[in-house]
Amino acid sequence: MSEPRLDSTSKSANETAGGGDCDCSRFEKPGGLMPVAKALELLLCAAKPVTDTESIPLSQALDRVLAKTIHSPIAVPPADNSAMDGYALNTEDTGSAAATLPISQRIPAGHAPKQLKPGTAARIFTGAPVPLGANAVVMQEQCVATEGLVTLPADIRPGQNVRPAGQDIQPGALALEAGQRLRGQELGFLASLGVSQVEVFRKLKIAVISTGDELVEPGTALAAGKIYNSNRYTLMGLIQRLGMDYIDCGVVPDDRQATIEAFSAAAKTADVVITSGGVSVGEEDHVKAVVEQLGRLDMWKLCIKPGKPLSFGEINGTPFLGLPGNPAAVLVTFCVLGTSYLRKLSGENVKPPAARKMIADFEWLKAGKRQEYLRARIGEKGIESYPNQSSGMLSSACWADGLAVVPVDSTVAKGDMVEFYSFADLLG
Ligand SMILES: Nc1nc2c(c(=O)[nH]1)N[C@H]1C(S)=C(S)[C@@H](COP(=O)(O)OP(=O)(O)OC[C@H]3O[C@@H](n4cnc5c(N)ncnc54)[C@H](O)[C@@H]3O)O[C@H]1N2
Ligand code: MOO
Repeated sequence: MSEPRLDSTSKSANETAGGGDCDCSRFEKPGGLMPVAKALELLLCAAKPVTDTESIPLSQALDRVLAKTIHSPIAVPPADNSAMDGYALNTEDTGSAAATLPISQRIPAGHAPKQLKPGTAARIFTGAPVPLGANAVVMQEQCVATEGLVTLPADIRPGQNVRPAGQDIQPGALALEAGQRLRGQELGFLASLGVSQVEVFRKLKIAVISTGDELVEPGTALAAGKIYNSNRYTLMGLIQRLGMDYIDCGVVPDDRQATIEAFSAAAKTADVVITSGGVSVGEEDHVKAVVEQLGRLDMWKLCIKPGKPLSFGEINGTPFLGLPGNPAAVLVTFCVLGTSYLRKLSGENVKPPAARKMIADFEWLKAGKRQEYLRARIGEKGIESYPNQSSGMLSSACWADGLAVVPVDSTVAKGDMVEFYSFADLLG
C-alpha cells in the first residue's frame, strides 16, 4: 500500500490552492508511469481560477461558488425562542416540587410576546419568542393545564428548551468563506441571515468534443462498425452535476482539418476544452498532432487503470484535457482528476476527496502495474466490486456507488482494508 493515492495529495493540493502560478515546464515526460497523486498535483498547480464575478439572486445560486466572504448581518435566531410546544416560565417561580401557575398570555410563533408577569406561565409554541422574564420552557406533555392554570413538573432547569438568540450565528461572525460552493444547506443558511443576493464567480464553460469515425448519436440507426456516443452524455452529466456550463461541440471525425476547426472553435468559446478518445498510440487520430500544432500537449502515461493515456495542454491558450476514449476511463479520469481541476478553476476551495477505508468483500487476485480504480459499491459485508472491470463497460458504473482503489503490485483478499471513494465524494 505504498503507492501515492488521491488522499495523500491533500497537502500539496492545498499548498497550490489559489495558484496557477506554477512553472508548467515541470510537465516533463516521465520515464515510467506517472502516479495519480503527481498528476493531480500538476493539474491543480496549473489551474488558474476564474476571477470574473457577478451578483445573482440567492434563488439562482445553487452550485455556484461564492466570490466574497460573507459575515452575518444579524443574530440567528434573532431572539430567544422556544424549542417546544409548552409553557414558558421563570424557574424562580417554581422549585424542586411540582407547581401550579396561572397562564397569563398565549404566544404563537411569529408574534411578539409581552413581558411575563411574575408568578405566571405563558402558553408558548415551537419557534415563538420566549418573553422577557421567562427563562425556561416545559413541553406540554409534562404539564397539566385546566381552566387558566398549568401544573408544572418539579426540577425545571433554567434555560431548558430555550434556543438562545445568536445560537446559530452572532452578528458579524464569519458565515461562509469565498470559494465555498453553495449547496442547498448553504442557500438556506444565507437565507436565514436575510441575504438575498450573492457575489459568485462566473460559471465555467466546458467544451466537450467526442472524437472518432465510429460514433453515432442515440436515436439514429447503428450501421456496421459504428457504436453509440456515450462519452458525450457521461461528460454532459458530470459537468452539469458540477454546476458548470456544458458546451456541446459534437463529434469530430478522424480528419485533420475538421479537428483543427473544431478544436479552434471550442477553445474560443470555452474556459476548458475536454475531448474523449484519440489519445492512445494508434495512427487513426489527429488529437495529439492538432493540439501540438495549436498550442501545447503533455501526454502522460498515468499509473491508473482505466485511463492510462491522459493528456493535458492548451489550445490557443485555453486549457485542454484529453481523456482516453474508453467509457469507463472517461468516468474514472474525470472523477479522479478532472473534478478537482475544474473545481479549482471555478474558484472553489478544493479539498481533494478523502478515501474511506473499508473492508473488502471481494478479492482481487492479479496484481497490476497500474493503480486500479474498480467500479465498486458498499454492500452489507463491505465493499463489493463489479465482477467485470473492462474499461469498455458502463453497466458496471451504473451498478457502482464509487471506486475502490487497488494499489500497484497489490492483491486484495476478502477482509482486507481498501480505500473507497464514493461518486458523491468525488464530485463534491
Ligand atoms: N497499442 C496500444 N493500444 C492501446 C493502448 C496502449 O497503450 N497501446 N492503451 C489502451 C488504453 S489503456 C486506452 S484507455 C485506450 C485509449 O484510446 P484512445 O484514447 O485513443 O481512444 P479511442 O481509441 O478513440 O477509443 C477507445 C475505445 O473507446 C471507444 N470510444 C471512443 N469514444 C467514444 C465515445 N464517445 N463513446 C463511446 N465509446 C467511445 C472506442 O470506440 C474504443 O473502443 O487505448 C488502448 N489501446
Ligand atoms: O486505461 Mo485504459 O482505460 O485501461 O483501457
